Amino acid sequence: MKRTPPNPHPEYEFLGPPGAVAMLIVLPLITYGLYYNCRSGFGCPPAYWDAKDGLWPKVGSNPATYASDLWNFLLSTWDTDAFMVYSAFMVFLFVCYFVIPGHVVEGTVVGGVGGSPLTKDRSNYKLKYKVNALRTVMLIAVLVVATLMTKGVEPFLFLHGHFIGLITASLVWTFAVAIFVYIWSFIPDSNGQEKILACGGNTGNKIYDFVLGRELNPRFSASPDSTFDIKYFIELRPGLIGWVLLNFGMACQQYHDLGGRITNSMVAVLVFETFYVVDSLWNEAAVLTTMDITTDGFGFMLANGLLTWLPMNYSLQARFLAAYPVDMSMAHCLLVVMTQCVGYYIFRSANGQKNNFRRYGAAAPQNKGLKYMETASGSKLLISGWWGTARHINYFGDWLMALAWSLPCGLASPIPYFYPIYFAVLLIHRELRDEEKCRKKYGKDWDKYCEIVRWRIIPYIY
Ligand SMILES: NC(=O)C1=CN([C@@H]2O[C@H](COP(=O)(O)OP(=O)(O)OC[C@H]3O[C@@H](n4cnc5c(N)ncnc54)[C@H](OP(=O)(O)O)[C@@H]3O)[C@@H](O)[C@H]2O)C=CC1
Ligand SMILES: CC(C)=CCC[C@@H](C)[C@H]1CC=C2C3=C(CC[C@@]21C)[C@@]1(C)CC[C@H](O)C(C)(C)[C@@H]1CC3
Repeated sequence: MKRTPPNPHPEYEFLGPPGAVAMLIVLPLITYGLYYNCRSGFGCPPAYWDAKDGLWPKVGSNPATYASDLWNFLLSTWDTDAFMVYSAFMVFLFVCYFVIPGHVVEGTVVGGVGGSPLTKDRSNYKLKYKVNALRTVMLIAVLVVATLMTKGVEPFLFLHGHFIGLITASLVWTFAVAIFVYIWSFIPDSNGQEKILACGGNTGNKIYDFVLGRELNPRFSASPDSTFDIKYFIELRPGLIGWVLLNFGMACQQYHDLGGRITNSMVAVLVFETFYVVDSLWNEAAVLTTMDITTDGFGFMLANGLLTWLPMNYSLQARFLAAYPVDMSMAHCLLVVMTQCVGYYIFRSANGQKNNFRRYGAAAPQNKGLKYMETASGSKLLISGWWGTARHINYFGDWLMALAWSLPCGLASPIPYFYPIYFAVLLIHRELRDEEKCRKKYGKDWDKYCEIVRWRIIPYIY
C-alpha cells in the first residue's frame, strides 16, 4: 500500500542512471587500481615505477574480450582465506553489537528531511539506536594486544599478504548487503504501508535506486523501539575499525621487513588515523545528525563506501609506507604534526559548536555569546564563531587532517595523496548537496544567511 503522505519521486543527481552504472563499475576498479599501482615490488608511480612489471592487470586491452577479461581478473583475485577472515570480522562485529552493553539514544524525526514541505509529515517518530561502538573497539584492542604479546606480529602479516583477497571479499559483502537492502525496501512495513524511502533513491529507475539507496532506514523490525539499524551498524563499525586494523597490519609488515623497527612516518599515520577513528566512535551518537543517516538512502554507494572504499583506500598511506619506508626529518615531523593539530582543532570545535547549539539551544550556558539568526522554519542559524567564518568550516578541518596523513609519505609519488584529492572532491560535492537541502528548508532566510557568511568552506578562498 502507498504511503500517506507519499514518498517523493526526486530528480536525478550524480549524472542520473549513467552515473549510477559508472559507479558500479568504476568504484571497485579504483580500489583494485590503487592496489595494483602501489605495492611492494610493483612500484608506485612515478618514482618507484618499474614499467616492466606492468601497472594494471590486462583488462580492456581488447574490447571484444572485455567481459571475459574482467571476469577472469575477478576470479584471479578470489582468496577463500581472506573471504573467511573478512566474514568472521563482520559476524564478530554483529555479535558485539548485541552482546556488549550500551545506552540507547534517539535519532532525528524519521523522513522529515530538512523540514522540506515534500517530506515534512511522513512520520512523527524517532528511531532508537544502541551506542556501543567504542566498547567494541576497546574489546578488539585487548584481543590485538593479547595476540601481539603471545604470537608477535606474525598473525597480522596476513592483512598485507592477502590484501587483494580482502578487497574482493569486501566487494562480495558490498553487493550482498546492497542487494538485500534493495529487495527489503519493497517489503511493506508492519502497518502494511510502503516504507519511508530516501528522497534521493526513489526515482523508479532500478539501477539508479539500487546504487543511491531506496530505503532511508533499513531495519529488521519497523518498530521504533528496535535498535538494529543496518545503515547505522555499517556506518561506524566495519569501515572505520577495519581501516585501523589494516593500518596495523601494514605497520606489522614494515616492522617485519625492517627487522624489528617501524619508521616515524608509519607511527604518525597510525597514531593520527587511529585517533580520528576513536574520536568518531567516541562521538558515535553524533553520526545520527549527519546527512548519511538523516537524508541518504542505504544502497550500493554507501555500502561500497563503508565496506570497501573506506577500509581499503583510506589505508593506502600505511600500505605505501610498508612498501617504501620514509624516515621523516624533524622539520617534516613538525609540519605533519602542526597540520594534524590545526585540522583537528577546526574539525572538532566547529562540529562541537553546532552540535551543542542544535542539542541544547541558544540559551544554554555553553552557547553564551554566540550570535545567531532566526528563520521562518523555526530553526536558528549560527552567524558567529566557527559557523560565522564559512558555511562548512568543519570540512576544511577534516581535509587538513587528510593532508596530514599523506604528508608523511613524502613527495616521491602522488599515489598516497589520493585520499586528500578524492576527499576534496567529495567535500565540495557534499557542500553543494547540503546547500541545496538548506535552501529548500530555509528559503529566503538561507539567502540572507549566505550574505552574512559569504564563504563556503575556506574563508577568503572558496
Ligand atoms: N572522513 C570522511 O570520509 C568524511 C567525513 N565527513 C565529516 O562528517 C561531518 C558531518 O558532515 P555533514 O553531515 O556533511 O554536515 P555538517 O555536519 O556540516 O552539517 C550540515 C547541517 O548543519 C546545519 N547547519 C548549517 N549551517 C548551520 C549554522 N550556521 N548553524 C547551525 N546549523 C547549521 C544544517 O542542518 P539543519 O539546519 O537542518 O540542522 C546543515 O544541513 C563533517 O565534519 C565532515 O567533514 C563527511 C563525509 C566523509
Ligand atoms: C562516490 C564515493 C566514493 C562514495 C563513498 C563515500 C564514502 C566513503 C563516505 C561518504 C560519507 C562518509 C562518512 C564517513 C566515512 C566515509 C563515508 C562513508 C565517516 C563515517 C568518517 C568518520 C566521521 O567522523 C563521520 C562519522 C562523521 C563520517 C560520516 C560520513
